[in-house]
Amino acid sequence: MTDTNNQPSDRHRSGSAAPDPSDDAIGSALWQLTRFVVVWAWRLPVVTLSVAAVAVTGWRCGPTNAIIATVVVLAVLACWAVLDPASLRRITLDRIRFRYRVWSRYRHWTALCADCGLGRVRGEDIVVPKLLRIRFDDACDVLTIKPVRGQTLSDFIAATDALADAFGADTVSATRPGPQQIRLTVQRQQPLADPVTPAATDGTSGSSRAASTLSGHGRSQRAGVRITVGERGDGRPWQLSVAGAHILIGGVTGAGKGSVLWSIIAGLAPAVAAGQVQLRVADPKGGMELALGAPLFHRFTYRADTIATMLADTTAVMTDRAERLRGTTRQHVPTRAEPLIVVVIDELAALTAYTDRKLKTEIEQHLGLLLTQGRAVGVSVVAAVQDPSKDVVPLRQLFPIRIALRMAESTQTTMILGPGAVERGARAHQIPEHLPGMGYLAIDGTAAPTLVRAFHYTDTAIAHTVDLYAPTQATDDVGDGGTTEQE
Ligand SMILES: Nc1ncnc2c1ncn2[C@@H]1O[C@H](COP(=O)(O)OP(=O)(O)OP(=O)(O)O)[C@@H](O)[C@H]1O
Repeated sequence: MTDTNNQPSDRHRSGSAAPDPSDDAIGSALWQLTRFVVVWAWRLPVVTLSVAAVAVTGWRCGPTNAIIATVVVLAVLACWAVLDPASLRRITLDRIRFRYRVWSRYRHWTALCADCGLGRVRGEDIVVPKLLRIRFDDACDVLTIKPVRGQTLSDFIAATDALADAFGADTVSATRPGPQQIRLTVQRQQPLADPVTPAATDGTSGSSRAASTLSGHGRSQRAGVRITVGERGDGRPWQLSVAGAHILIGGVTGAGKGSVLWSIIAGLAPAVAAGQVQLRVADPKGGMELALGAPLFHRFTYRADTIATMLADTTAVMTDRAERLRGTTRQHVPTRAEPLIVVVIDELAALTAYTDRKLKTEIEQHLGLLLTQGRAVGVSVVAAVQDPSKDVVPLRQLFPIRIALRMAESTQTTMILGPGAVERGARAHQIPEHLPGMGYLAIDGTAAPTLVRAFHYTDTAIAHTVDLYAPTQATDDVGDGGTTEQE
């Protein structure tokens, strides 16, 4: 982070006071010029010292020696540029570029804050927050500012839309990193604007990355531990831990829930092939979204009655494991004999909306048990939901990992991510329609939601993953033989 020494004034006159008659225009201009030269001489010591060396030589030893000094200085700079161009650029061009950005983007800071409702009138003056530091990242500017006395984070959150317009930015979000400090993140370019293909993050696909994770030392302990499912807003791979967690994905129709589900399934596929993970998949919307992966799944079902049976069977396995593990270990370790069971449900709300009351109650009971007791014994639930209505909200707290893709309104973003997430910049309801698969990730115990985009899995990529990793025979050695539902 870099200090802004010539920060704009945080105070200016609000009235139409006449200029001071004693102002001397020429004196003022000279003062400004001197100040400018001194400040820049201080900021660019290499240039200052070079010019000073030539000038002093010329003054003391005559013009011929000044020319020789110029040649020597240029030769030294040329050698420096060849031997260590980065350091020379850092203390010359980068500093000029930084100052230019500060000047071009924030020279009207005082007026801009006043216009966006962040000024406070003190007598004849308007006092505005003080710009302390600016950091320029690839896609955003991060401003650390000192609020005016009496201003709170809420004042800045209320002004973020106006600030975004005034800065010509996509979005502005406000947080409070400490006392008397507000941090504004000015998003200038939409990060993750291009779809992320499974091979884009590090040259390997999510699947092959997971495979390499699993193939190394401590293989069984790490089954399904960290899979790569896309990219984060800061350019790093988006990794998820499925073991010991439940994952909830929310998003309106077309938001890309399918791509998150497929990224998770494909990430786990190598562990499925190795027999360390078992996928039990319910697709209550008629099997349209997930049927392509059926050969990878231990169980695949899309009718209400068979979904209820699958959940009941899984609850039985879970209870049996809990009986055996009680007092032995606090966290289940996946093995071939006792794999991590991942229950995948596309459209959670469909399960709680069944009209057959008996079936609905049965499904809700089993789901509740899996969500409350499954994590410690190697049963994880990954569920997608279009509309996080009242039925789903109580379940939210049972999912430690929550992903809000494009939502219909801010209340829905809050329903998925939890209170305070929108204020901390997770505006899932403002994600544009043309960016499916993009969303905000909230993990219990972490401070702020993270911007993410899931891999875009085409039908061809899914078919390829299935070809590569589908087990050749049903994994029916666990007592509840694998099935794919037939109509
Ligand atoms: N991560 C992604 N990157 C790029 N395009 C994507 C991504 N995810 C999905 N898409 C595209 O967006 C469209 C909608 O995606 P998808 O069907 O996954 O949405 P959904 O939320 O599951 O919708 P529904 O609830 O109707 O099933 C598809 O055309 C898909 O190709």
